[in-house]
Amino acid sequence: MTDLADLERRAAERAAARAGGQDRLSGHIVCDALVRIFRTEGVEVMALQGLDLVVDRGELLAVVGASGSGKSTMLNILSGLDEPTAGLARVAGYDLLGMTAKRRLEYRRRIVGFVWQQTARNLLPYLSARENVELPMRLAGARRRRRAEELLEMVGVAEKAGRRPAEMSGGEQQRCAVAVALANDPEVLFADEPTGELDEATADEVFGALRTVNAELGVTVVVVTHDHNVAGQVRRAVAIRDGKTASEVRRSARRAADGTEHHVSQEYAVLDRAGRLQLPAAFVDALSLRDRVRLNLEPDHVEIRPGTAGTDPEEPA
Ligand SMILES: Nc1ncnc2c1ncn2[C@@H]1O[C@H](COP(=O)(O)OP(=O)(O)OP(=O)(O)O)[C@@H](O)[C@H]1O
Repeated sequence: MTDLADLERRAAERAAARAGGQDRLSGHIVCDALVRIFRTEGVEVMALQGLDLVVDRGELLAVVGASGSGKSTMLNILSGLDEPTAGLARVAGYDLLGMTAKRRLEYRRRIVGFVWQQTARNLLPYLSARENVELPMRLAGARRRRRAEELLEMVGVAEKAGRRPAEMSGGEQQRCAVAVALANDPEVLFADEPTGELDEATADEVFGALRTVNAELGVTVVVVTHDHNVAGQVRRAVAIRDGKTASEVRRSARRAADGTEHHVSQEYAVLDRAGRLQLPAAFVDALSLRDRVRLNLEPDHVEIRPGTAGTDPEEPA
């Protein structure tokens, strides 16, 4: 039987969770109410407007957003290149706000790896694929040849180990870049539009490589892209709009009665700590929702109706 003290304890726990309890902030990558304001020539641009994101250790997550939505700003902060104006950004226990230069260097060398869209930023043109993978390890003073070959094998370009970037296809270069990014065994891999310059089939191969390293090495992978199709390649894709996480799509495998497995996608809106959520643009357009809407609390859902003048009981006739 539940007694009063038990009920009170549960209510207090729920209140703590609503206020942003610790569980909400536990994750391998945590952004909480992240804000980044750029000031240029007296004009302020709010590139991140209170972005919330939690990524579990070992997850493979896609972050999807149109141009200007704030993807690069978020990635620059998470990779330790830029600092947020306000909010919390924490990766693998490193608080990215106010890090010392020494700790920032350690973070960038040991904790995170990067794959950028432009292959020239990932690979040195005068080194072979193997030498490119060995380079970060050499800088860290680690044993290298064997690991370089293992990594190239894992991403499916072992037979190209002796070739220079110019002697490889765009997809092979990007898979090699994944191996380079993993050379120093980082906990987290960030990829910024890694398939942006590739055709669909080649992009799938690069994505396959990211999935393999995620599954085999357990590295947490965050892929940032404007390509909505990648949502079909991952179990969880988060959409950014106007510098905030707006919605997310989760895919799960279901087994039908005849034993065949199929994937089901479910779209969720992201509810922030203040209880705000962003309606998908298609929903807003479908019902011509504007300015304000009427809300109704039902036992198991919330209704949103157009707040049309005249039908709104609060509205003077
Ligand atoms: N250094 C900067 N100074 C001023 N404004 C900036 C700066 N960097 C980004 N912005 C602005 O912040 C907003 C978000 O930019 P951001 O580059 O993060 O978007 P994005 O989603 O990565 O776009 P894209 O896919 O085109 O790279 C934009 O309005 C952009 O103009």
